Amino acid sequence: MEGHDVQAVDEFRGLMEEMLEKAHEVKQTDTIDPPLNKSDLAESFERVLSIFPSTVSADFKKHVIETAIRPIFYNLLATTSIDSPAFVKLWNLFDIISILSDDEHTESGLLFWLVEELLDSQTLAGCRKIFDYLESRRERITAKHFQSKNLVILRSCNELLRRLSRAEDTAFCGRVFIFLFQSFPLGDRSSVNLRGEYHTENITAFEQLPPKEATPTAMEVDSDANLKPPMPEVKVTNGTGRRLSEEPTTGTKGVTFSKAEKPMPSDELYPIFWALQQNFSQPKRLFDSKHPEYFASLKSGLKATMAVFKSVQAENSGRPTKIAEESKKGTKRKRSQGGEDLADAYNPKYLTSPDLFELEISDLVFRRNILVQVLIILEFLLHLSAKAKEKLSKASLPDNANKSVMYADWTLSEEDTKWAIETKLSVADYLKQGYEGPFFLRMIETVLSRDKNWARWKVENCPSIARPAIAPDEYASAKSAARRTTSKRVKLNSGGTLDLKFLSDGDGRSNLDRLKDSSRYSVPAIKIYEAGILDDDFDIDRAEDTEAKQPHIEAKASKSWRALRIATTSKLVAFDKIENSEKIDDIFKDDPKPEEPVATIEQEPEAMDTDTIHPTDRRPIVVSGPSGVGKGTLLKMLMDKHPKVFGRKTSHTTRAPREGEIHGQHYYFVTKEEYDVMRDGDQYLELNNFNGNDYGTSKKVVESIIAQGKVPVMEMDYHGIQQLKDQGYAARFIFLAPPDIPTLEQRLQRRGSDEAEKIQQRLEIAEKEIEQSKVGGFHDTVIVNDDLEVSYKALEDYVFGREESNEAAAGVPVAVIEEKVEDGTAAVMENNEANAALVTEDATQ
Ligand SMILES: Nc1ncnc2c1ncn2[C@@H]1O[C@H](COP(=O)(O)OP(=O)(O)OP(=O)(O)O)[C@@H](O)[C@H]1O
Repeated sequence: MEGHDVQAVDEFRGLMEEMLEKAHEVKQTDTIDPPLNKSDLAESFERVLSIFPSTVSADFKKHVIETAIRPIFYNLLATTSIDSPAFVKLWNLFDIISILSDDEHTESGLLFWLVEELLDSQTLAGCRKIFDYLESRRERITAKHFQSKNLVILRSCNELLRRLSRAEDTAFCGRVFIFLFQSFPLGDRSSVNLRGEYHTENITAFEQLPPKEATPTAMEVDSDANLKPPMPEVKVTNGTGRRLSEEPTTGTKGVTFSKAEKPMPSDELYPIFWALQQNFSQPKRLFDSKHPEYFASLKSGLKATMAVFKSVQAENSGRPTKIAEESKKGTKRKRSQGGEDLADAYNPKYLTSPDLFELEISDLVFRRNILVQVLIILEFLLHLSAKAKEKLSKASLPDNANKSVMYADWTLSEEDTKWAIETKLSVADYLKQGYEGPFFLRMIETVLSRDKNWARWKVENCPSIARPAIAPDEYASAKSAARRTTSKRVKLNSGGTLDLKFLSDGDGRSNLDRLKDSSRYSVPAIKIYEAGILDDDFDIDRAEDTEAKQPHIEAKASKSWRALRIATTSKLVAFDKIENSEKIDDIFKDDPKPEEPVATIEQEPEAMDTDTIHPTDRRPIVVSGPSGVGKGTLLKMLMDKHPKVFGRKTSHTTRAPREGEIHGQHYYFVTKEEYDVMRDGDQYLELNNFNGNDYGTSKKVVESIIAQGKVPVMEMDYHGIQQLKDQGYAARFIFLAPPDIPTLEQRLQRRGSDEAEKIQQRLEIAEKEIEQSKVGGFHDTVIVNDDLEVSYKALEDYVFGREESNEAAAGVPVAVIEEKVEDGTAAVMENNEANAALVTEDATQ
């Protein structure tokens, strides 16, 4: 048997090598996509069975296959870097294993065991690539035999999460979580803390401050110190168990206070404030009847904290400063004694140095973080109030209800319930203030209310949330009921036929004409929402009760949302000024440019300096066209003539700079890692990969051009445009077409930047792009770049919105424009005409 064992392993290994060779021929790229399919290697997969006689057991077969595959995997890992194109062989190997496992020829977990080892062997940059693979194949690799794979998936993802810094690799962490959420069923219990255990090991250590000597001068300087309220007695320990001062210290250092409140100096608040964290991480101790001082310290600590927070808010109600809440450490792996994995959870750590304390509490983001913790603990306490308990006891809970999260022994007293409600209201009120406060509060409230549902689900012992499939007769009856409802609405003529009169109703225009009405597809002017919002405000004020107000509030919210969306393309600067979602007036104000008054083309051109002319349509200009058609040349002319009006975007790339290329001018040259971090952070408007190099248009780059009051101008290919269109990005799309392919070839030859072979490749792509440009509606306009001056004029006229007025003024019919094309001069054409012209040209080639 052993002899046969070895022989089968060798035979299978030979087959695998062959399959990998074939896979290389089938998939000619070195990228993760496209995946290999079973049909690509159908013949080889059939041979798998012939290696094993029918007498061998399934386990033996799986064992042999795994033994054959592992050395191939290790060999690839040892000899190929993940960054090298040859690494595609490993992706192919994974694809093959996944097919084998679906067909039950191998252990179903094998692929993920190998993925786990691969993740362990790579740096984070490599792990990102592996994740690219996992994301691209997620559906396929998790579709079958999920039960035998889920643990290893969970383990490898958790292991990876442990290696990632939540602060620096936030987006990558997000990708890992999303992968888990998408792979595991919604009701999966694997990550549920069913026993309701608290993470008591997460201790926030802080320093014991030496009591400060109060000098007479200091007392004079800080008159507020005399006003401070008597300190509650606080007995708290830091992480090391050291006892902190019970006496309030006097100090001259303090955050700036408003006169209305009497907040504590920061030195005094420091120990009280950080001691609150113990209550947050160990809420059980709040119900310790032997230590009532714990609850008292929570109350007094929150009171003192809120007083200081309020005074800081009054001083500093601007935008949040920087996020200072998260340290980069704290991912160390610990195991609790019982071997539970609870301690493996990531513990975000606050920086608790006294030197940072004032800075921290003057940071809105920090204050909000703390208050979210406060809200969580208050919600927890309130769910133990007598009223909440009564409600729960009336609810129909299953017999196997999870008692450990019901905390039957604890009930919040009436007095404490009242305190918790009041404090919650005061915290909510506080959160509502400041930068985007109402939005922030709403978000937190939404999360907390979801959390209540989650807690309830745990109380019910996590019942399955999968709903049974709808039975065929139920479906059929619902369908027929739906039909009945629909038919009720349709007006029938006396003869029983459908009344089609509505098709001829209207203003006499043909229906096709009405569909072409520009209002159906063009973005409305932002100003039209201003009056509507004013009307809604008026109606909201006039409405007598909340019910009457509601429709107007909704109407206003809808208009505000639309107006804000339009404003994102042209008035981004005004967003900074909006403090309150109810008041978005700033986006309706005209762009203030006192030093450089904006003129529009409607004014007499001669009377103006050309640089002060701004197009009325401020949407970004996206120019595409075959390589060598003259995009660069024409855009340079446009930029040279109107440097203050247009801003040309610079792309990011992982390509190495060529001679003479300047960082920031020709491209932003970034490393693959930097590029990936931006990509994970959704910072690209569009991205692409050519010849193994990544390219992307940074959203920030485009936004900063808009923020300077300029119209962004971007060169992009078909894929980039498609991505913009998929996002509904508002831009003007111009296609530059060559007069014909031979002319394009001449230009490429004359430019002299490419070898003959490259030029041929470019021409092949050009033909496809020209073909693509004929898709109606894809480009807003097509300019045939024949005579450079004429083309430039056509481009300028289009971007400044002059072409319609000029044509209208000259009364130039479409036919004449087409004639111009035949003349060999340039023309601007709306889509359909352009297509017609290009088709004619193609036909003559
Ligand atoms: N209308 C024109 N008539 C004659 N030559 C032109 C015209 N427009 C551009 N050219 C020339 O064609 C060549 C290619 O132009 P350019 O480099 O601007 O093309 P491009 O579309 O930007 O190409 P790529 O996408 O490869 O960067 C240049 O040498 C340029 O001087």
